[in-house]
Amino acid sequence: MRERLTLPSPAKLNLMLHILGRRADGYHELQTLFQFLDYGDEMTFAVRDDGVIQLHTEFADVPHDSNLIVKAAKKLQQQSGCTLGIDIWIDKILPMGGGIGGGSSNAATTLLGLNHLWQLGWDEDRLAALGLTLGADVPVFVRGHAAFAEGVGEKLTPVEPEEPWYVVLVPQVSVSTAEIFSDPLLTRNSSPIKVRPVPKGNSRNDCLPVVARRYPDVRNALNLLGKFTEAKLTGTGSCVFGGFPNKAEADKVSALLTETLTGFVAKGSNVSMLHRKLQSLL
Ligand SMILES: C[C@@](CO)(OP(=O)(O)O)[C@H](O)COP(=O)(O)OP(=O)(O)OC[C@H]1O[C@@H](n2ccc(N)nc2=O)[C@H](O)[C@@H]1O
Ligand SMILES: Nc1ncnc2c1ncn2[C@@H]1O[C@H](COP(=O)(O)OP(=O)(O)O)[C@@H](O)[C@H]1O
Repeated sequence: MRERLTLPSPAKLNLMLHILGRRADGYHELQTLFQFLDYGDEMTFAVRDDGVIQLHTEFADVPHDSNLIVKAAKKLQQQSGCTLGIDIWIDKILPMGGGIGGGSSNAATTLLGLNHLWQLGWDEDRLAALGLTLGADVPVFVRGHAAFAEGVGEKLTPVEPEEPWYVVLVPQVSVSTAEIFSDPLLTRNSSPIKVRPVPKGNSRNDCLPVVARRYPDVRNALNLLGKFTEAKLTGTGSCVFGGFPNKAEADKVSALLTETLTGFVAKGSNVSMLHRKLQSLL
């Protein structure tokens, strides 16, 4: 039987997110801090000889060919000229449209997994450049290290923030990133942070006022978690998170809040669990 490979596809948090302005193409210039969670989907890959790319797990709202997993596999196959195909299964636990980057992470895990199985020998720069054509958040998942991101998220500088335990609340609404970025009330004039590492006190997310105004469930989650710690929004939401010094404290708060809200506890990590697994294969 052909080789099978099972790889993690972790979530990310935006520990801060400042919007500096809007470019001529409508995209926004950002400064944001990405950190991974030791929590995510699990993907299994098996090589096929006939060149077919088949995702076997069905997604309720995403047609097969629109799935970022399939798009990533097809682009890599086309651009590398590889004649092999792939069967893919995913155990999907990350909420979609939650600002924790599940789709982008799945795309990155696909690129790195296929690069390995198809023995393409592409380096990280090339995979990250292909990833950027799939979504602004794909490159950080390809590189696998916590990063300060600029531009539309593609200029990455590795950073080493603290790695607390997080309570992540998952309001049952999907937030459209495009909708938040086109809201006239969004502020787009934050001053660029020029000092490195980013000084403390810059943990604001400029999307929060607009998201909280539009989505009462997100507002509610921020208020509830805010009783225990600084409650923040990741990306354009909907997920809300707060850090705790250890697992026991995070578990205690989570137990109280998940009586009424969906959520989970996970450790922050500056090296993605995908990269830790790939490293162990070498
Ligand atoms: C802003 C972030 C922070 O992590 O939000 P989340 O999606 O994670 O919540 C991301 O960079 C999002 O990345 P991603 O979700 O890949 O966005 P894309 O598919 O590239 O863009 C979706 C839409 O959002 C808008 N968009 C996105 C990124 C950006 N820097 N400026 C924008 O204006 C554009 O209208 C674009 O059509
Ligand atoms: N493999 C995938 N996993 C999740 N979402 C996907 C996937 N492929 C395509 N999508 C689409 O991308 C959208 C954003 O997904 P996701 O990355 O999970 O959210 P966010 O960018 O808010 O973190 C989804 O609502 C879905 O329509």
